[in-house]
Amino acid sequence: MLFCVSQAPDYEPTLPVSEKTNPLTRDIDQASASSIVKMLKACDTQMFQEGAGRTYQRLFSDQVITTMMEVAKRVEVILKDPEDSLIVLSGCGTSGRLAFLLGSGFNKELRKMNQNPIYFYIIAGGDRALFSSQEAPEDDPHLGTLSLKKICEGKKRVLFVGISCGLSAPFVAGQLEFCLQHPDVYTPVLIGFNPAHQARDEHIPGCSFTFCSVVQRMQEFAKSQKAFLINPAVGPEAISGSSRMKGGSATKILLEIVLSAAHAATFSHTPVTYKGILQHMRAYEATVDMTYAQSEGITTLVEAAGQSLRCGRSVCYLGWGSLALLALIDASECHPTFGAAYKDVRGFINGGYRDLNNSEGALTSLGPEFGIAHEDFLHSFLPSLNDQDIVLLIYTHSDDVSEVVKLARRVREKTSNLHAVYHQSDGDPAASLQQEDISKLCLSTLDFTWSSSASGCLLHMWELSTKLVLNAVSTGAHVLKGKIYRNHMIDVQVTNSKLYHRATRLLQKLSGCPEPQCEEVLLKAVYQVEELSMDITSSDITRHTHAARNTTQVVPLALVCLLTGCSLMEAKSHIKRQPIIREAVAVIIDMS
Ligand SMILES: O=P(O)(O)OC[C@@]1(O)O[C@H](CO)[C@@H](O)[C@@H]1O
Repeated sequence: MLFCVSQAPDYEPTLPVSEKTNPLTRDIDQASASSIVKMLKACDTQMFQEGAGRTYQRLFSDQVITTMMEVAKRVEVILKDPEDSLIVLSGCGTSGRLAFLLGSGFNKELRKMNQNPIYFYIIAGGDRALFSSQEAPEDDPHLGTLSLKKICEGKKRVLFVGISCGLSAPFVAGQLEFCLQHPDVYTPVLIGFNPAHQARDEHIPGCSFTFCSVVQRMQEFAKSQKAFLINPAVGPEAISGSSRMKGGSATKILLEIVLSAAHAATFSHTPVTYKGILQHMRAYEATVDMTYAQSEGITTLVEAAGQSLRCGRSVCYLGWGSLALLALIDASECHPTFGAAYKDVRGFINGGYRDLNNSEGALTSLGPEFGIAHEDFLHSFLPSLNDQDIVLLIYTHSDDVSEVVKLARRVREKTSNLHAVYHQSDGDPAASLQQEDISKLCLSTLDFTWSSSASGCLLHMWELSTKLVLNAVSTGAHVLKGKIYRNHMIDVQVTNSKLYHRATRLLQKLSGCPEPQCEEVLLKAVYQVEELSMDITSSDITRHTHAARNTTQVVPLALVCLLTGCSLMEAKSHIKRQPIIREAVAVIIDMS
C-alpha cells in the first residue's frame, strides 16, 4: 500500500502511525491476562501524550484544539439556524458505527429540547454494517458519494464529517472529494489519526484522486476555513492496524467534545472556548485512568472470556441503552480482526431495534446474527447456555435495574459464569439494594462510581469506559485463544484492499519472502488452488477481496506454505492438527 511519506518517522518508515506495530505490545501473544490489560492500559494512555517537540500533532496540540473550536462554532451556527441544513457523520466499519452512536445520541439531546434532529449518519454497506462486518463497501468511493448526495438532496448547508482513522477509506475519500467540488453547500471535516502526509496514496480504481490528494486539497481549503482537518496521532494500536481500539475511542472523544461544546453554546449560552475544550479533553483522560484503576476486575473478565473462547464457547454481552450499542459494536469487529465466527462474541440490547432508530429499521429478517434484542437472546441463546459461556451484564444506574435483576436470574439458572459491568454516579443510593442482588448472582462485578461533579457528560464517560473494558475483553480473550501472533492479526480477513495489503505485508514480515511471492501464495489461499490461473492473475484486487469472503484462515495458510514450501493441502492439514493459529505458525517459524 502506498502512502505519501515526506518526513521519515522513527521506525517502520513506510507505514503510517495507524498501521505501525506498537513496541509496547510486541509480546502480547505470550502474555498473561493481567499483563495484557497492563499493555492495553499503556497503549490507551498514549492517546493523551502531549506533543511538544514531536513531529506529529497530538490530542492536546494547539492546532487540534483550535480546529475543534472552529468546527464546534460551525455546528453552533447550524444548530441556531437549522433550516435546510444537515450535519452528516460518515465512516466505514467502526468509524461508521460510531457515526451512528454519536448521531443518535446528539439527536436524542435535541429531541429532549423539542428540537428537530439534525444529525445523519452514513455507514459503508448500510445498516447491516452496524452489527456485522461488511468490509468491501469501504473500497467504493462512488457508493460513498451516492449515499451522501441522497440524504443531502435539497439541503442548502451541510457540515460533512468524514471519519477514517487511517486516512485511508476510498468510501470517505469519495465523499470528501464531492464536498470539495460543491463548497457552496458542503463544508467537509476530516477526522483521522495519521499526519496528513501519511494519508493513503494508492490509486482508487475509476478515480482521478487518492485519499492523499483529497487531504492535500482539504489542506488548501482549510486555509480559508472551507474545510477542516482534525488528525492527531494517538500512537500505534495495541494490535497492529486495529483502529477500532484507540482510533474508535479518539473518534468518540473528539466528536463528543466538539458537538457538546456546540450544544452548550447554543442551548446554555456557554461560548465555545479553548479552555473549555481542553478541560473536556482532560475529563476523558481521567476517564481512561478511572477505568484502568480497575485493572484487576478487567483482568478477571479477560481471563474468563479467554477461557470460554478457548473451549469453543461464547462471550455474550447483555446490555442496556447506549452501552449495549457499544457492546454490539465490539462484537461486530471480532470477525474481521480475529477471524471469529459471529457466535463467538455476541451482543444484545434491551428493546432491540425498537429503541435504536436506525434508518433501515429492524434487520432481524437478514439472519440470526441480526437478532440483537434481549428476547432474541432468551429464545436463541439462553437454552444452550452452559458454564463455559461467559455472560456480561452491562448497564448503568439510570437503566431499569429491576429488569437487570430479572434477566440475571434467568441467566443464572443456566450458567454461573455471569459477570457485571455497572456505572453509577456517587450519591445515588436508589438502586443499591437491587445492585446487591445482582452482585450476589455474579461471579464478578466491575462497579464504576463516577463523581457527578466531574466535567463532561457522565453518559459519554460511561460509554468510553465501557468501550475500553469491552475492547480489552474481546481483544484479550482472542489473544489468549491464540488468534494474535506477536501483535499482529494473524487471521485477518482480506475482504477489502486495506486488509489485503495488510495481509501481504504481514506475510512478507513473517516469512522474509519477497512481496510478489507473498501475494502469489496469498492468492492461492484466497482461491483455494495450488496453481494460479491466468484468469486469477489478471484480475484486480476487488475480485480477490470478493473471493476472500468465502474462505477462512487465508493468511495462516499462506504463511505455512511460504515458510515450509508445502502445498495448500498440506498447510491445511497442519493447521487442522494445530488449530491454535498462533501455535501452528510459531512452531514453523521456530523451525525455519
Ligand atoms: O477508514 P478507517 O476508519 O481507517 O477504517 C475502517 C476499518 O477498515 O478499520 C476498522 C478496523 O481496522 C474497521 O472498523 C473498519 O472496517
